[in-house]
Amino acid sequence: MLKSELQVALTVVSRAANLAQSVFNKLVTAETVTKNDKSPVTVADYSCQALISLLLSKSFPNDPIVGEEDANDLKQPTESSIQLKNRVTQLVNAELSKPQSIGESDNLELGTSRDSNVLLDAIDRGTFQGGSSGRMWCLDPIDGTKGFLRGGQYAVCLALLVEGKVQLGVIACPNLPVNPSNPDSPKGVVLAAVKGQGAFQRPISETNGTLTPIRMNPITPESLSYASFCESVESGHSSQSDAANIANELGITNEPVRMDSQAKYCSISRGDGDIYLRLPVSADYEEKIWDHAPGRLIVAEAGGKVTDIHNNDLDFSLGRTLKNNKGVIAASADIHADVIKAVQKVLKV
Ligand SMILES: Nc1ncnc2c1ncn2[C@@H]1O[C@H](COP(=O)(O)O)[C@@H](OP(=O)(O)O)[C@H]1O
Ligand SMILES: [Mg+2]
Repeated sequence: MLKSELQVALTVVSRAANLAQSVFNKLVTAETVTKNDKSPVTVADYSCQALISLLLSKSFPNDPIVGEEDANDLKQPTESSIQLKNRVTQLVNAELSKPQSIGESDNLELGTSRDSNVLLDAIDRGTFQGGSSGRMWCLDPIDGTKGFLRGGQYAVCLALLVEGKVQLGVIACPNLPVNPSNPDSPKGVVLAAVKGQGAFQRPISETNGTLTPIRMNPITPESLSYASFCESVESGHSSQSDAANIANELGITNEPVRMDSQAKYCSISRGDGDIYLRLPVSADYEEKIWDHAPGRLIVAEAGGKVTDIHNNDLDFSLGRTLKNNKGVIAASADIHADVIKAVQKVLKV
């Protein structure tokens, strides 16, 4: 089930991750940053959304996309908007013209920068409003934009939703080591899960490599105090003080592991950590579905449970946001109830 969707999702996400890394290498670390360049993460964001949209439409022309970006900033009659559009067009064209198998390229070029409606349309395909009916893809081209800019964790995230439920999730993390217990191991993994069929990973570089099954750590309520948890680097995205109090309540003494993006879901899925806490900072913030859809499925398929702070399932069927949920609590299924108890005691909910 969903075999071709999985294959396509793995390919497009891996290619977008390579494109994002090359943008990082060219624009963030190199001297080529000029005052006319838009923020490198903006370039990477639009390029990855356009690339994924174009490649998805080749295989699944009728599926809508709920994507983080729209093309409005590229349609302005300003010099900087035109430069940005040209830059994104060049990058996507360069990626599309790379041969994928011997002698074969995608045959999908955008054309020249003067004729770039194809680019704008591809990006704007991500403006679908979501909902509870039919198939749709959910896309965060660069999740963890702050992490991207600081050379830390970021992720290219894609999920397939059917009738408002996540059926397939793929996340590429270019800066996550392939083997976390070996600091010298190469970086760059892609994780994937299909509902009912488990969670897997492989190095981004192994385009046709085997997917290795992953599982969460076998932690129990008795060993919970040895757990480690991860949270956002950005204290504006998740309350770090509440997390410290929850850890205290659970007897956890390990320092929190802070990282950007859905790399947190990926890390706990393969046992690098045990718990992911995302604790509301403001009462009115609605989490975006693209920040959670693939991560939630990968954790669930690796033996975990993901709910909000009220212990409700995340509801992806309500549009572009998780408007019925507050925060996210992800942990191994065996300890999730204990974690929720501590969360609710500390947050008084
Ligand atoms: N006030 C807030 N509370 C929670 N999440 C927020 C937020 N403001 C922005 N975000 C989201 O947090 C995401 C990053 O999450 P994290 O902190 O786990 O790295 C951002 O995704 P992008 O980086 O794709 O914009 C953004 O969607
Ligand atoms: Mg995001």
